[in-house]
Amino acid sequence: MPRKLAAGNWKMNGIGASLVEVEALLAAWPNAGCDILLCPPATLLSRMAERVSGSSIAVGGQDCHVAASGAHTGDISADMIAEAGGSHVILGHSERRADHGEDDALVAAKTAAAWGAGLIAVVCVGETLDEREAGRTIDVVAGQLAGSVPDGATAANTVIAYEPVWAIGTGKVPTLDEIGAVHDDIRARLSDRFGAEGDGIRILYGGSVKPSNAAEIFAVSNVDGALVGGASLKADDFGGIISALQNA
Ligand SMILES: O=C(CO)COP(=O)(O)O
Repeated sequence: MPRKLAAGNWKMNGIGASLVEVEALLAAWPNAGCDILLCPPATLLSRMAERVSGSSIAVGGQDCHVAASGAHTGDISADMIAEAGGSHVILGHSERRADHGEDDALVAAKTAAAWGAGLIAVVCVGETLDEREAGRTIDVVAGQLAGSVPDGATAANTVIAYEPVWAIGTGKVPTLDEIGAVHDDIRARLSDRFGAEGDGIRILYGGSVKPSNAAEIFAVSNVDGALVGGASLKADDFGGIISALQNA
């Protein structure tokens, strides 16, 4: 059974003053019974990494370029995230896929770049509302999984996040059966492709996770934690989710 992971994606939120939330998390969870990851905007990465240094809270980026360096205005590389103190990077988030036209092949290349820099890739997959209503959820997610995760994924270098696009920031959440069906399918495909390593790759659920719904979501089979957006910005809310996870 892999150790559970509570991951926070701050998206384009947070300034220096927001680090007070990290202080509060450190104070509340010096020894949480699950892994904790915070992915702030790049501007906060090194400052946050300094704050959590020596604690059990890990820090990660929200995206990386495929190249290690070069003429790519506005981008940052996996090596830069690692040098700033990050250990993880979120890749293929639906907001990157939608806003920046990222496709599976690019996400796979970024995943390989992340591994090359020694980072753990948190690879996101998830269907749109149209795709769900057309009964295509499993096909879409399976296609993204196959295309976005290169050969060589292990329990140590990869985390999968299932995030239905229509559940992100909307307060809407799939039923527990719907979450379970997708997570079970992802697990089967990971195990098929990567053997024992695939059994251990953590599969997070993301999309409107809150303290009030976290416990029931964490009880679903093959849910190994959460990738949390809005509710990760406040230590109290994120703490409620951490608490539910370590009791799961
Ligand atoms: O996109 C998400 C995390 O990556 C989920 O966002 P919310 O938790 O705000 O719905």
